Amino acid sequence: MGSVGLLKNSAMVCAPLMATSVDQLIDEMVEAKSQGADCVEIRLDAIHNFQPHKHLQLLFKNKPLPILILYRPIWERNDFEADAHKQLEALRLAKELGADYVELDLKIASEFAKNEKSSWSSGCKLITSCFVDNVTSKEDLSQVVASMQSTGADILKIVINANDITELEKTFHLLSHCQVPLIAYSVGERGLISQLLGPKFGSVLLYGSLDGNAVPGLPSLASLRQAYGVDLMDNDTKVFGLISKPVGHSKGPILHNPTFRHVGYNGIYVPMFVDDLKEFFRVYSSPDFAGFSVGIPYKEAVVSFCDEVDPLAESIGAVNTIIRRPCDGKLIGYNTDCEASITAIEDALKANGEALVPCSLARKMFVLVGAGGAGRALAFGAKSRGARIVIFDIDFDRAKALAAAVSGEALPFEKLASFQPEKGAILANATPIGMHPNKDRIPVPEGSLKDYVVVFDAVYTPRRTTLLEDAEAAGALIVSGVEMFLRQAIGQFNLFTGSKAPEEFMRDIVMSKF
Ligand SMILES: O=C1C[C@@](O)(C(=O)O)C[C@@H](O)[C@@H]1O
Repeated sequence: MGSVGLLKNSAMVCAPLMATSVDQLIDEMVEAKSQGADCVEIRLDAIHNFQPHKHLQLLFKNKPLPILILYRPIWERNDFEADAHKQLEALRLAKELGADYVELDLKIASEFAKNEKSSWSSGCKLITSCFVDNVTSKEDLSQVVASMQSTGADILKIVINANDITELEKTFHLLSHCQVPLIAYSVGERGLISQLLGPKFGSVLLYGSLDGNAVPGLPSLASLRQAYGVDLMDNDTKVFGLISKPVGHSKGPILHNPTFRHVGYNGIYVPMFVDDLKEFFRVYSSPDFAGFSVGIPYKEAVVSFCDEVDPLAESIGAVNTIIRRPCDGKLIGYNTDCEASITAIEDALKANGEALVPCSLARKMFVLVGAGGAGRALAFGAKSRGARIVIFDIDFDRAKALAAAVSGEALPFEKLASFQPEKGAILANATPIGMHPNKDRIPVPEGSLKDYVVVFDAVYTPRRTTLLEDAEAAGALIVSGVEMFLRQAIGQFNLFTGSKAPEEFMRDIVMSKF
């Protein structure tokens, strides 16, 4: 295992402030510091009735953290009346009065640099920035870097528009090869990992939002520090990611990252919003990307991208864990959902006093709603314990295919409303119905819940779904998807790191933070 020390990279975490008055900005600076920011970014053009001397002096006098000052250029804002001259004046003043960093757009930076940079004696650093809308090649980016460098900037900053996670690889390549201090990232949900992994590839700064200032694709300061532990990342950090769409609901990062740190494993676990699996695996093929969890809707589709598939996952036809075998780089697929879900149900029954001899699920009717990746894992698990499986799915062919594989019975989805299970039946939801943010929905008619002795929900956000609440009210023993989530993650951790997961530590996180 790689050893983890303190502060393995020198990247600063910067909080972009959103307030529009100087008083509020001062409050936000204090808050940013308490939430773990190393510096703050202040946009002068966002301050109402901006009075350069007065406001800058006030800000710098009260700063608890280094300040990065920028003034968005006129061509990006319709409601902005100042001209380029005004911007330059404000930034010049900011530099003189005590800004730690001044950011200038490439379009005006050359002019500024020509007149200013040679006589630049203050400790203020110049950041030249550029927004790149359409990156066609790595060479394109190198050219942008060259023209930014010619402005004499101390730090370069490139924000790249990315429509797909695979486009971020060019950013990582640029960061790894750039000889000058560079900040590079993409915005939006699909750009998130460029922020999170920036320090691994050498970015000198990454952004984190203050609590309450959430912006899509911008991690919060708290998550950067507490979940991701970005200070500890270095070039050797192994990247693990959850391939899913959507992906924002996952609690994987707040479970896996602290666990990596707990055992001293040099790894980071990030959400990966993937649109195109084929392109994803083609682009992220380096050993840096050491393993993946697989979520909705890709558990079945990823099977064909694995070079080898573990026999259990193969028979289920769904993979939720992939590791890149270090010796040959091959992708090996596993399924940790199956045992996780079935043991969660069995243990709940056991704790409830049911005899486990020969097996609590044996010969019981197991009603499964949803025949996708998670449903397949549940069905195979239930079959391995001798249950009799009845399957519903809106896609009847999919239900029939799974029923055939587990010697069960598929029924048309319309029959679910009037379906009468036999006494002692177990209900399992393996659809995303009820998952945050659509929390009020349940996959079966509420009236039918009284017929089940056990109700399991694979959805784990929220912890107590409406289905579970209703089932409990109807008298059933309920089993939360959180239990399955924890167990499948323990299985994944073992595969990712090659060593035994600290199960109690993981359980404590799940109990206290979910
Ligand atoms: O089903 C799940 C949940 C998950 O997709 C997540 O949301 O973190 C992660 C997967 O590994 C697991 O099989």
